[in-house]
Amino acid sequence: MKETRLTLAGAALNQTPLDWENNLQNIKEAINEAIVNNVDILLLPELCITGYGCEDLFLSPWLGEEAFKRLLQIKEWCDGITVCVGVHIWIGKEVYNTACVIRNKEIVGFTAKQFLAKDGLHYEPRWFTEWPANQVGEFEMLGQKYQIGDLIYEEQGVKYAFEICEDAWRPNRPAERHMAKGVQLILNPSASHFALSKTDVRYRLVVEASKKYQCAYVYANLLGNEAGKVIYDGEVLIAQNGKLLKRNELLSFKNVDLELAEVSFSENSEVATEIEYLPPIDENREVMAALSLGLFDYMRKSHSRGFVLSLSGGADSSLCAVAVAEMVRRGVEGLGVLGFLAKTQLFPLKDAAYFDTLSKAQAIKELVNRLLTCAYQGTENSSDDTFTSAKELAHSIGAVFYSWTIDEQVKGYTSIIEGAIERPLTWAEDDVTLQNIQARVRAPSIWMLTNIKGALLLATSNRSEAAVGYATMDGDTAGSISPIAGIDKSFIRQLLVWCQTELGYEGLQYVNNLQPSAELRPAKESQTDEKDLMPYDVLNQIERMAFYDRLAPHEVYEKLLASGVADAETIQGWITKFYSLWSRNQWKRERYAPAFHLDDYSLDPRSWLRFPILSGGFRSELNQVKGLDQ
Ligand SMILES: Nc1ncnc2c1ncn2[C@@H]1O[C@H](COP(=O)(O)OP(=O)(O)OC[C@H]2O[C@@H]([n+]3cccc(C(=O)O)c3)[C@H](O)[C@@H]2O)[C@@H](O)[C@H]1O
Ligand SMILES: Nc1ncnc2c1ncn2[C@@H]1O[C@H](COP(=O)(O)OP(=O)(O)OP(=O)(O)O)[C@@H](O)[C@H]1O
Ligand SMILES: NC(=O)CC[C@H](N)C(=O)O
Repeated sequence: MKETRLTLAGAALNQTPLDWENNLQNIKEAINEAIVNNVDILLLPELCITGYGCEDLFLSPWLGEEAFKRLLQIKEWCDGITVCVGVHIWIGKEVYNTACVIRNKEIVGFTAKQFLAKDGLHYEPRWFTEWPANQVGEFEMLGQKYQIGDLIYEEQGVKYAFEICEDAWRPNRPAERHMAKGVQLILNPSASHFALSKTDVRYRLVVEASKKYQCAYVYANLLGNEAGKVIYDGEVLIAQNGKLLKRNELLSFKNVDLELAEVSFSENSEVATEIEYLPPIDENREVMAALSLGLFDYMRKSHSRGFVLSLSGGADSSLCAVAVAEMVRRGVEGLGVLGFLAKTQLFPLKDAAYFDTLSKAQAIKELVNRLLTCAYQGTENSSDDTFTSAKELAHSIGAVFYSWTIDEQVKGYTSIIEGAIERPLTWAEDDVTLQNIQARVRAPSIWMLTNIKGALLLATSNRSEAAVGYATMDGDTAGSISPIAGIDKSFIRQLLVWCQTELGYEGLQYVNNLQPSAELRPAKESQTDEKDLMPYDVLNQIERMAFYDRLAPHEVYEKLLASGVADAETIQGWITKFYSLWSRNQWKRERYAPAFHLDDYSLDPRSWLRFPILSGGFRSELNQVKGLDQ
């Protein structure tokens, strides 16, 4: 075979389920950019016409019809170019997740996904049917017949085929078979959710495949917070024969992020002897990027006018505040001040002229001021330290800051109940009740501010407290979204130190010197989370072993004991506390505000981790653990 040179491109797209206008505009923009750059083949992400996150709507036939109509519209834009578009197809009662190849305004065929994603937060078998390897079929739509299945395509003599996202994650991936059929190029349209360090896994899947199968490989992921919880990093990779040719900047604020490379295909092309791998991933940097893009897209796609936050000056609420500030900083870096204003669609035209007179730093502070309102809601149990921490942080980032006390409201409710039950409430007898009323009384006023602003209320829950229900329902769990509920407390604490030292958020110096405390008991008791629960490091280890590694309680016990973290009795106490609180508080996890998926797992029962609300609470398993040192 003589040498053929093809210009290959992948485009990440920031799509939204059912937002046809946005989705088609992004697709059109990508196609036009590719045409201008003489691209031969353009790859677009999985299910990008409808959005990947349509959930049970994929079971509604009308959605398939609408998507197909849009596909026919897109076809007409593909003048002199080959474009691969992700779309679902109904054949009889079955629904297939496909990549459609359009070549110069003609549909050539549809490749259907062979391995559906069904682990973690993916539930594809609920909607789609797997396509069997090596089979090709035909279907009719709007009077036209089309080929569908395990197809091999050709462009200027170069054979190419697909792996659709999960297809590439399985040992018997389609590429294993394609190679023997002379395929020199694999295209992978993906909807691969963001998780810490996951880009490293994807990079290996793509670059190692390009070496092993001696082919070129193009990968294009979705971009942004598509449907509320899941964030896509918009990764585009182009590799050939074990060598990376292109990789874009992840988690950008763009609508369309297109990367291209000219790739040479010939019989004797060189294969890399060694793969150059990515350096270790900076998880702090990537989690802040994911959080800020997640917040930005949530805000604009829900048409909200910013965020409101009950800012205690503690770790969780401080991280939420910094995440909004980072959203503005990264957004302005990526889009420019005017681009940021335009994309939020929140500000009148005349504001653009005003922002034009400001320096970038001033503009960022002004934008934070308009988009973030914080309130410190003290009680007689609050400390000066947390007040200072909250105030200084809010001022340093430019947020609106209010402060008031809620003692009168707490006393009001307490006396109503004391009157009704005809006895005084005391800390000795009514500890949890007296704690919870303080947390609950903070909710109505912060919701009032949220309503006034037309904003979103940020709930500050983290994964560690969700594991053990260490939060008051309808109190500090109140909120529209829980941006940090996917990450654990130890990670959050070191992240805040990193945000201070690496991103320059000096206002965090106060919180970075505080011990996590609910400040709900009288100050003389020096309440801390870890005194109430257990060391956070231990809690995180138990949680991960129990629900990520899926070990039995006695295995968790044996591992902890072997680590030498404490004596047998203490570890038994921690394990008993963890599993009991875990079981008792499933109902709370069911009621958390929508949370972003950030770590490689989460406790969200509506996506990653299902658990019964009522259960035996591991009673006999814990008895077994208690008997283990006898
Ligand atoms: N299976 C089930 N399904 C549905 N509801 C169930 C239930 N089991 C109990 N309940 C209900 O749950 C109620 C108890 O839940 P809830 O009122 O939330 O309170 P609860 O979980 O009993 O206590 C809250 C805990 O969180 C801690 N906290 C609170 C606030 C802030 C912070 C902080 O770190 O800043 C910590 C506090 O120290 C305390 O340990 C019960 O009265 C019952 O009605
Ligand atoms: N004095 C306060 N003013 C305003 N909000 C408060 C106050 N105390 C608690 N809250 C709200 O309740 C939430 C839960 O408190 P929690 O102690 O779990 O988190 P934190 O204070 O942010 O962090 P830490 O646990 O590290 O102290 C806070 O994040 C905040 O939203
Ligand atoms: N859409 C998919 O097939 C996603 C599954 C794949 N394992 C991923 O997370 O990237």
